[in-house]
Amino acid sequence: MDNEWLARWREGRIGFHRHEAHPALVRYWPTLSVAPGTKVLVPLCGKSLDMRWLAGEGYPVLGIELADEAIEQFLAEGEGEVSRYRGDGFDISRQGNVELWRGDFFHFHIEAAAELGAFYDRAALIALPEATRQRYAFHLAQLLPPGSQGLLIGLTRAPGDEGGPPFSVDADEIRELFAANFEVVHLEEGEPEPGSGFRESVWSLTRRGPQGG
Ligand SMILES: C[S@@+](CC[C@H](N)C(=O)[O-])C[C@H]1O[C@@H](n2cnc3c(N)ncnc32)[C@H](O)[C@@H]1O
Repeated sequence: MDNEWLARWREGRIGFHRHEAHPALVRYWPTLSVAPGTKVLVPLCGKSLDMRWLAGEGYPVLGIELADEAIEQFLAEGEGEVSRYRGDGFDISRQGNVELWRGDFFHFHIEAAAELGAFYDRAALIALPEATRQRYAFHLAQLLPPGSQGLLIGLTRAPGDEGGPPFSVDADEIRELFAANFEVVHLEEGEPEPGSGFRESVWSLTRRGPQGG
């Protein structure tokens, strides 16, 4: 799977990339109560412009991405000086209020996550095959302190369409994956996209406290 993503970036097969901030991020992020200045984890971030939107709204961003191409393109398409350093086994690049960690999300550990207080997932969970999705949900929970909020944009494919990525992850699966560690609220169900039949759903997740409260 990893090599498939690297090949996609190398060959420019990045149909998932959007040329503006996702409308659900713009609509729903302000309805969460994430204090400005809170650092937002963006797992499997690609070169998403959603990171610039978040940074522009006053939220420092920590993106994690496997593909060097994604990171270099994000930096080249942005403005401002880039600083590069190494930390916790990752190559890290910073431009303005966005820091990009190049490597495997599953190798990003809690010690490196000290300052995180929120997250944003668009096309991260649904990029992963079923067998990996529970691991993703637990790993995300481990990285976030109780009370952390996040927005997740899910996707289902047309009935009977078993392809992917993006994989079809329905509402029941989202609740099952996250309910142990997050309060899960379904915010919106989109309309099926003409042609593909892809249908997005929008969720807010709040990391529960150690007692499940
Ligand atoms: C469908 S894309 C979505 C990118 C971005 N979230 C967006 O909305 O444009 C999934 C991204 O996850 C990256 N990726 C896949 N597995 C990863 C992993 N284990 N760790 C870090 N990045 C990963 C891929 O290289 C790809 O850029």
